[in-house]
Amino acid sequence: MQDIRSMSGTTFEADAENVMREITSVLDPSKHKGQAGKIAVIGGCREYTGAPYFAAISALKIGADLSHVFCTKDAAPVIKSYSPELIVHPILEESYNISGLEDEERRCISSKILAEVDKWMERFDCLVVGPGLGRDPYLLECVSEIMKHARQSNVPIVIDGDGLFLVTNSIALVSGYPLAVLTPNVNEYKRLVQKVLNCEVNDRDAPELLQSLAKQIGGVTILQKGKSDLISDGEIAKSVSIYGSPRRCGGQGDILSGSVAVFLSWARAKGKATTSQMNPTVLGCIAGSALLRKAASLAFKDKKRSTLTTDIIECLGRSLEDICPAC
Ligand SMILES: NC(=O)C1=CN([C@@H]2O[C@H](COP(=O)(O)OP(=O)(O)OC[C@H]3O[C@@H](n4cnc5c(N)ncnc54)[C@H](OP(=O)(O)O)[C@@H]3O)[C@@H](O)[C@H]2O)[C@@H](O)CC1
Ligand SMILES: Nc1ncnc2c1ncn2[C@@H]1O[C@H](COP(=O)(O)OP(=O)(O)OP(=O)(O)O)[C@@H](O)[C@H]1O
Ligand SMILES: [Mg+2]
Repeated sequence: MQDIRSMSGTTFEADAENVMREITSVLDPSKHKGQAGKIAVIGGCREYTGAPYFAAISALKIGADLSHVFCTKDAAPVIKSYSPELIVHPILEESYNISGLEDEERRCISSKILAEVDKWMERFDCLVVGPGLGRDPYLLECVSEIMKHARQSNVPIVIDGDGLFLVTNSIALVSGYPLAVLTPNVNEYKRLVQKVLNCEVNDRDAPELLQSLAKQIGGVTILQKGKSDLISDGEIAKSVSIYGSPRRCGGQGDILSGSVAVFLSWARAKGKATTSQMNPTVLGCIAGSALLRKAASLAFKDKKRSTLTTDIIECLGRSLEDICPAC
């Protein structure tokens, strides 16, 4: 792959540490609970309980005040048992649980689910949609409605994992929404490019392709995960290549989605106070990517081959502290 730092001025390595310093929320005794961030993860089903937990707990470990999880009824007790810190709402339903019900009853259940999320919606600084969500059609239909409501309320949405499966098949959900951030891995990116640009991924022109994709979806921000993370909102493209870890254990993308949610909330709260004047969604992606990579590197130094996602989560605080000391 061409070295993107040598490209014609359109893409270059982000000054990630400065971005983190610029946007990280200051610890100030005059602030009240919630001002450092209220994040909600929409995910967690019968198969996957780890992914929403990783995203939600990472948000807290970085410095958010409150982290909610909206998941299916069977996933909730499991996720609650991982941590008393998370606020877990057992509200989502999968088809197997409502089989045999009439269409009218199904519609009634969807409306109740939506009303439950709506009670909280305006309080959230960011939603993370998709970690461990699964692909049940009934559940995804409800989540589409939740996303439409988030959009009406101008709540930023980070979309990962199965949320990307949903969005790839219903691109209108995010199209033209500047507060949407997509965080695809290699596979998820390939599917998006095929669907939206009707072509195959070509490593040689990676930043240009990413920029076209973000533009084509109406200025959403995309963080393309890989050996280097590439970030574009359709206007600019940045890379984060800080060395992370050679371990590719599952769940690191989930940490990233929670981290991006927190940093983008902080970047939005700073508003025009950031000197870089960059889109807050791009700043959030740069900081989230850099922090995950630093934490992965720190965890690997200690745990080597046995490094797991939970070890990386334990290193998030120290990694941020090295760059932005708390006091
Ligand atoms: N503990 C938990 O609860 C976790 C739950 N998770 C949740 O799982 C759900 C599905 O997410 P996903 O990432 O497994 O689905 P998808 O992208 O279709 O990949 C499937 C297959 O694609 C391949 N593949 C992957 N990367 C590749 C690469 N770089 N280059 C080449 N191939 C690559 C690889 O195929 P294989 O090598 O096995 O043939 C892989 O098995 C989603 O909800 C997510 O949040 C995860 O977050 C993990 C922790
Ligand atoms: N080859 C690589 N070298 C270094 N870092 C990588 C590599 N691939 C991915 N990463 C980093 O790991 C993080 C997670 O990316 P990954 O592609 O594993 O996401 P994912 O497949 O969605 O993970 P998850 O298992 O949580 O679903 C990203 O920040 C990415 O930069
Ligand atoms: Mg993933």
